[in-house]
Amino acid sequence: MSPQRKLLLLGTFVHSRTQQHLEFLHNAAVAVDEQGKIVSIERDVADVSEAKERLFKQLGWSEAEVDVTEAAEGQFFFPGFVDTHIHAPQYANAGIFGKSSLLDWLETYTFPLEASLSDLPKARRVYSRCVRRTLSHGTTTATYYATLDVAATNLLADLCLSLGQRAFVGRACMDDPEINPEYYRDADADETLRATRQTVDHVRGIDPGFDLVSPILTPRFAPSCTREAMAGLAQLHRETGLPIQTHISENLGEMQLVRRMFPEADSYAAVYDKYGLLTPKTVLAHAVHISDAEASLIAAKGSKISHCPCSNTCLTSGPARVRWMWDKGIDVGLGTDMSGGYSPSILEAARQAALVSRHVAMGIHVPQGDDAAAAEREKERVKLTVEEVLYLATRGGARCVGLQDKIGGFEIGMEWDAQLVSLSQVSDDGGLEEQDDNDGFVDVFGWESWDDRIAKWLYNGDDRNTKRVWVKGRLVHRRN
Ligand SMILES: Nc1nc2[nH]cnc2c(=O)[nH]1
Ligand SMILES: [Zn+2]
Repeated sequence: MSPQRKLLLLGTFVHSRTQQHLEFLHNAAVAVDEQGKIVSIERDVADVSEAKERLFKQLGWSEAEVDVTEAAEGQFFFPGFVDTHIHAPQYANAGIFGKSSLLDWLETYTFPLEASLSDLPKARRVYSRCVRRTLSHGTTTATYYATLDVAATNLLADLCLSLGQRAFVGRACMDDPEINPEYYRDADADETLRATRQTVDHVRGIDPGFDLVSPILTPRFAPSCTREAMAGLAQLHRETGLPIQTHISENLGEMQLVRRMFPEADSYAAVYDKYGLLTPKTVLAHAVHISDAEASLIAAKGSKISHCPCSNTCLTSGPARVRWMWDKGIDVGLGTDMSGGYSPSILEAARQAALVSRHVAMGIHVPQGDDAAAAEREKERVKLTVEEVLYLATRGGARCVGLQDKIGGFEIGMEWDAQLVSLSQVSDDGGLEEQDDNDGFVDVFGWESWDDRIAKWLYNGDDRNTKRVWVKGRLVHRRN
C-alpha cells in the first residue's frame, strides 16, 4: 500500500451529537494525519487560506504533503456508515427472495449460493463486488458473515484489507446435522472450531493488530449449531476476546425450532446465554420477537442488537421495536442483512428503520376512553426521527461493534471514516446546475434548512450522492 497522505477537509460537517441531535459544523476545517486520525477541528473559519496557513504551521505540515478537499455549495461531510449485519456471499442474490420466509428462503436461495462460493474465482467476483458496492454506498465498516469455506472467507478478509473497508469477517459455523443440508455443513463441532481458528489465524497474519479487519466468531444461529459448537466458540471468545455475531428471534418457525431443539432453555436468548454466547461483544441480528424477559437478559449481558428493517419486511419476519430496545438499555445498530434485505445500502436501512417504526406505531391499539391519550402519545413516541435513524447508522452501529471511540463521529482522536455527500442544486429555470445532472434525485432549491436537507437525503438519497468515501484517512471510493 502506498504511504498515506495527510488530509485537510473544508466545508460543512454533519454528525450525531446525541441519539436525538445532529450537529452541524459550518465553515469548518478538519485535519487528518497520515495514520488517518483526526488531529484538529476548527469551526466557523472566516478565511480559508488564512486558516490553512495557520493550521499547517500549528501542525508542522507543509502544503505539498497534504491533500485538500473542499466541500462545494450543497455538499457536506458525514461519518461513514456502519453495517452491523451483512452476508457478503448473498450479494449475488440481492433482490431475489420471492415470497419466501426465513426457513424456506435459506433452503431455496441461500444455502445453495453460499455453498457454491467454495469456488474461489466465483467467491472473488462476488466478494470484491460486494465490498466495492457497499463502499460506494458509504459503508466504511461492515460486519460480514462469509460462508463455511475457510479459503473463501479468508479471501473476503484479504479483499476488505486491500480495498480498504473496515470489516469484521466471520466464517459461518453450522455443524448441526438435522437443519443444515448435507452439502453445506461442518462434520462436527471440532471441525467448526478448527476451521474458525484457521480464519482467525489468517486474519491475524494479514492485519496483526486487527486495525482494519478483525475476525468475528459466527455461530450462524442456534438451530444451525450443536451445543458443543456454541460452547466451543464461547470458549474461544473467552480466550481471544474476539467479537461474536449470530441471529435471534427473526421468525416464528425458527423460534419453534429452537424451542424443540433446546428444551433445556427457557427462551431463545437463554440458549445463547446457557452456552456462553451472550457477551458485551455479541451482536444479535433481528430480535424481532424477543420477549420482555429476553430483552432484559440481553441488556444485562451488554449484548447488542442489529436492527435489519429491510430484511424483516422482505422475509415477512415482523417489525422490530427499536424504541423499546432503547428503553431497555440495549445498544442498537443497523444491518442491511443483505440478501434477506434487498439492498446493500445503510442509507436505505435507515430509511426503512424510520418507516418500520411507523408500522410499529400503527400497530398500537388506541382504546376508547381514559387510556386513549396515553396510547396516542405512545404511538408518537415509538416513531424514529431522521436524527435517530442516522444515529443508528453511525454512532449506534459503532457502539455495537465496540468502535465508538474510533468511528461514527467527528472528534479529535477519532479516525477519518467519512463520506462526502452532494445534493443537486436546482437552478433558477428549474434545471440543475451542470455538475449535478447525475446526482440522483435529491433536489435542493436553496431555501431548505440544513435539517430539511438531511431529511431529503435520508428519504431520497442513494449512492449517486456519495461522492467520496474514506476509511482511516484512505480514499477508498470516488464518484464524479
Ligand atoms: N436473515 C437471515 N437469517 C438467518 N438465520 C440463519 N441464517 C440466516 C441468514 O443467512 N439470513
Ligand atoms: Zn443475517
